[in-house]
Amino acid sequence: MSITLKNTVLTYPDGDTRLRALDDVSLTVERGQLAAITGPSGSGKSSLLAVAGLLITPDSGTVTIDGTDVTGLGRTARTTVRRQQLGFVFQQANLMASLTATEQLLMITHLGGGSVRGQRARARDLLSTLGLEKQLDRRPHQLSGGQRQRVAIARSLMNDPSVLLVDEPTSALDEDRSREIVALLASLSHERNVATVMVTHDLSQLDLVDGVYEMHSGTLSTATVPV
Ligand SMILES: Nc1ncnc2c1ncn2[C@@H]1O[C@H](COP(=O)(O)OP(=O)(O)OP(=O)(O)O)[C@@H](O)[C@H]1O
Repeated sequence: MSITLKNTVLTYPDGDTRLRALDDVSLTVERGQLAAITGPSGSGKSSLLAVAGLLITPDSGTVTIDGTDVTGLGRTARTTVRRQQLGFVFQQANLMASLTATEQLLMITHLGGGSVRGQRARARDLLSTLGLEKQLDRRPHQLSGGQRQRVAIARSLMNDPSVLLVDEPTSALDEDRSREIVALLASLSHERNVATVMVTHDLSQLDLVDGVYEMHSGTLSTATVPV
C-alpha cells in the first residue's frame, strides 16, 4: 500500500491564461520507501506536496492513499484522512514556544480529540526512539536546530501515518545534521512501513533515499543523475 498520484494536473490563474504547476504528474511511493523530489525553484514541488497532502484538489487526475481514491472527498473527510493517515514535516520545525517536546506531540492527540493521558508514554517512546530521551521536557529554545526538527518528525509520527510528506527538512541545518535527518527519515520509513515523500534541494543526501524524482516546469521524471 502506498500513495499514488495519477495524471494529476493543477493550474493556477496567470494573467489571461493558467499556469500548469502540475502537468500530468504521476507518482507512486510504496510503504517502507523514502522518495526524494528535487528540481528548481518554481518547478512545482510544493504544489505536488499540497496535492498529495489533500490541501489542494487537483483540476484533474487522482490521489490514492492505501488503495482508496481520496481525490473527490469533501472538506471534512479530507481533514479526517489528513489526521488519521498523513504526517507532515515542514522546513522549519514550527514548534510551539511554550510547550515541552513531549507536549508538542500530545498536542496532536489533543487536536484529534484523543485522551492525552493515555498517549504520554507513546510520545515519550517516540521521542526516545529519535534520540531525544534527554530532551523530553525541554522547550524549543532549549533545543538545537537538529533536535527541533527531530521533535517535528516525532510529532508527525504520533498518529502512526501511512504517508509522510516532508518539505525541505534540512534547509535550516548544517551538512552533518542534514545527513542525520535524512538517514533518520529513511530508517523510519523502512522500520515503520511509511511511504515518505520528501522535497529537497540537498543533492548530497540522495544516496540515502530509495528513489529520486525531478520536477521541471510542472512535469515529473525519474532522476537521470545516478546517486
Ligand atoms: N497560489 C498560487 N497562485 C498562482 N501561482 C502559484 C501559486 N502557487 C504557486 N504558483 C506558481 O506555480 C509554480 C509552481 O510553484 P511551487 O511553489 O509548487 O514550486 P516549487 O518547486 O515548490 O518552488 P520552490 O522550490 O521555490 O519552493 C510556480 O510558477 C509558482 O509561481
